Amino acid sequence: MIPALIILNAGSSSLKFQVFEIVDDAEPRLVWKGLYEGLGGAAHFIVRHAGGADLDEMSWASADVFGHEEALMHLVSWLRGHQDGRKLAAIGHRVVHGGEAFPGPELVDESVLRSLETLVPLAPLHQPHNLKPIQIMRRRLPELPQVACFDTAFHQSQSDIASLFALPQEIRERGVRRYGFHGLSYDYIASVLKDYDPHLAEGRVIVAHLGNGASLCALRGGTSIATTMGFSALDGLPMGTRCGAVDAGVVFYMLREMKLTPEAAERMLYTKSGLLGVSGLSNDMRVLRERATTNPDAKRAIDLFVYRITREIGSLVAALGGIDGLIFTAGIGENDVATRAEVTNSLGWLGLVLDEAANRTGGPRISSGQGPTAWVIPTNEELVIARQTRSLLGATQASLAS
Ligand SMILES: Nc1ncnc2c1ncn2[C@@H]1O[C@H](COP(=O)(O)OP(=O)(O)O)[C@@H](O)[C@H]1O
Ligand SMILES: CC(=O)OP(=O)(O)O
Ligand SMILES: [Mg+2]
Repeated sequence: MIPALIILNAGSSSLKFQVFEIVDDAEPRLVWKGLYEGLGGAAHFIVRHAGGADLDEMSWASADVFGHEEALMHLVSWLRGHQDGRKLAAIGHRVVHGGEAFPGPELVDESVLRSLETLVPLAPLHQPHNLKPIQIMRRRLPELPQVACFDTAFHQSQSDIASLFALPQEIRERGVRRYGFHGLSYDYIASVLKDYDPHLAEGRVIVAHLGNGASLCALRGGTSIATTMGFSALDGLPMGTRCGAVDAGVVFYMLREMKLTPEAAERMLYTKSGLLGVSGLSNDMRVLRERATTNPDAKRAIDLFVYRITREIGSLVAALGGIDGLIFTAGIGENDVATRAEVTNSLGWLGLVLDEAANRTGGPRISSGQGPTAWVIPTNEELVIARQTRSLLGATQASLAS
């Protein structure tokens, strides 16, 4: 039997999954990828072959009460029906926050789970949803190993100074510091830089993970030395619905003068701000680009997004002492030609020169000239989770299959 891993990336109403085969020491091999969406309402399941061809699809009426638990049980039984000589060996989960206790992937037991639950307030948009499938599977299939892989872990390499807030000791001692996120994505990008340009793997690189959540990471020799996200996934760049960095005084103003409850203020900063808040229209860059010529607020939201990215890149260039490469990745970075052009063109002072034709066709290299290079590299967080899960459980087929 070939050991197989399910990799889960759970959101509030969706469950993205990929299934990998583990054969000897080779890179985990993607077999299927799929998605449950509309969980808790009218749910929909779709699964595709690794090559992209549709394999299966199913829908449920809202009266069916099909939530995360039903989706997980459906997935396990769907896999049993499509075994083809494979045996489910473990589940690897994306868990956004690992805090100070988890500097690397962790086999989940009851005490690990309890510790991860204490981090829910630090990532309220992600952590509870990431943990839910772990809790369900521990109840339903307690023998199945489950591994938590963290967005924060990749940034453990940062110096004490880079992760410090200028706050008194009593608050720092509670673990209030910069952690950084999107580490699974940055780990993947760092692992493939050498395939694009060996010089990048050794050099000073800034990765722009621009998706619904967005951050930047400064890599030196493939290691994280600074990033724009901090204690929570709210810091740094404006995002789809999150504000990014705001003066902490704004929060006191919201609480004291606007009389918002902490919960209402949190909801406003996490779910009503960013591209959505500034445009008053959408969190989706596709919609904003379509409307930008006729709707000034859509244009303003995009202009602010690009402005903040270029300013923060300046800050990371200072942290790195220069730049050899700029990488665009995630939903906006991989697909939005205009954002890549606007950011790269505003960095001409660094010697970056946009190759417009290459940018239109997705590169991978989208710069010309002798200076720093710019690239589009699709990210693959699930592959990193599969790699980490496999290496934690033991690289051999025998130990995974046991
Ligand atoms: N073709 C596209 N053109 C421009 N923006 C896109 C395109 N496709 C996706 N996006 C942007 O990417 C976002 C989703 O990015 P993604 O990395 O998938 O986010 P997440 O993993 O956080 O859900 C969308 O909200 C949208 O703003
Ligand atoms: C950490 C984070 O912001 O994740 P996402 O981009 O998936 O929302
Ligand atoms: Mg994402």
